[in-house]
Amino acid sequence: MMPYLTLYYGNPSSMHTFGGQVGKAVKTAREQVASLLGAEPSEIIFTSCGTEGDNAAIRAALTAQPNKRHIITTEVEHPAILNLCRHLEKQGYTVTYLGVDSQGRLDLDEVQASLTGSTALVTIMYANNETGVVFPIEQVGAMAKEYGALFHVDAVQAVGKIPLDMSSSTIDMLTLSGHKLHAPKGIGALYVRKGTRFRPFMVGGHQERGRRGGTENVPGIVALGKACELAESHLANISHERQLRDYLETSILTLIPDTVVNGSTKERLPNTTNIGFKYIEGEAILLSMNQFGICASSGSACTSGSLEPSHVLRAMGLPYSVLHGSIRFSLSRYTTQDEIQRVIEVLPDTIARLRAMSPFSNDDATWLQEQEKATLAK
Ligand SMILES: Cc1ncc(COP(=O)(O)O)c(C=O)c1O
Ligand code: FES
Repeated sequence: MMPYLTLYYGNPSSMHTFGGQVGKAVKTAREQVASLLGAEPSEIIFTSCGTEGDNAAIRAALTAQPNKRHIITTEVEHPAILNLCRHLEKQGYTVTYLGVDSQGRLDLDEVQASLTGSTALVTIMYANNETGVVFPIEQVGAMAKEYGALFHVDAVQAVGKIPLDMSSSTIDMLTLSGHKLHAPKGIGALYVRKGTRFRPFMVGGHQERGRRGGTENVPGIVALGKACELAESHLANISHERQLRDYLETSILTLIPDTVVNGSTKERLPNTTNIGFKYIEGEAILLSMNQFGICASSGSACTSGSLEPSHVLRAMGLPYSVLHGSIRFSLSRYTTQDEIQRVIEVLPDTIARLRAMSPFSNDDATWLQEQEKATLAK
């Protein structure tokens, strides 16, 4: 992307060669994104982030079908979807929020039972950003099709980690975000299947064939294209992340008592693990690990800092002690064995130290039980 921040600052919409060469770079990037998704370049719209893609897809689906006022989603979506759905409820839409089981999995019978002739849209995530649990996307899509509903998938966490092929999929629209696959923050893309009725969310100029107004973020787009190309070539070696993740997970479970993996370990992204350390606060673990230069997260970046337990783990009905003491490790193709080894070295002592300070060491504590009841009642 560097030359497009310095030398080639032309506008891809300009008639002159200086802008035209930039237009060519945008075209190449569109091809690279399409290739990773098994889509056609004309089906890719560049956006400013995943949140914009989600908003654009949902709004477009509703505008295209004004007589249908029902939306189906899940309780464990990213705030980009959940908060928009809550907002739409205030505007008269009916939203079904599908629950998940204790492993974070969807119940397909519940999906089927929620669909009606007035369902405009089913919008569910490909993989959960906190647990990595992967939903049975194609089965849900097939059900949505039976009822004539549009199917949008927030695949921000899945793109580049699981192979995707839109040419043989039931997905009508799919969101991705650059910073989850090593492109910069502030760039994303929305896949819109050819023939899907689409009204722009960003109304303005003719850019993106009239589907998203606004002068393009050319360096971001070029970077996203390259990141998709690299991600596509890395997919064959994704076992790198899986092996390191499994090693990290097994080591933690073996070396540290009272630990659990949150979410199904079968249907899961290869790079994510969410682990509950009972009887301590996740934030305390994060701050302690930060002192060793280890970066992990509790909840999602958008809600962490609020000290509210994760809405995802809550939807899974996990006990209070796990809800509060859960953290998530996300690995990438750049993660090394040495880095994982370092985590395994420092974590047991860190957890032991925090537990020594904690007033609880088992689930029998009266206060803990009261908290658990209060949480369940919410
Ligand atoms: C599943 C999911 N959807 C949407 C987003 C939002 O993407 P962005 O931050 O690019 O708006 C994220 C970001 O973390 C995410 O994990
Ligand atoms: S949840 Fe990932 S940045 Fe908000």
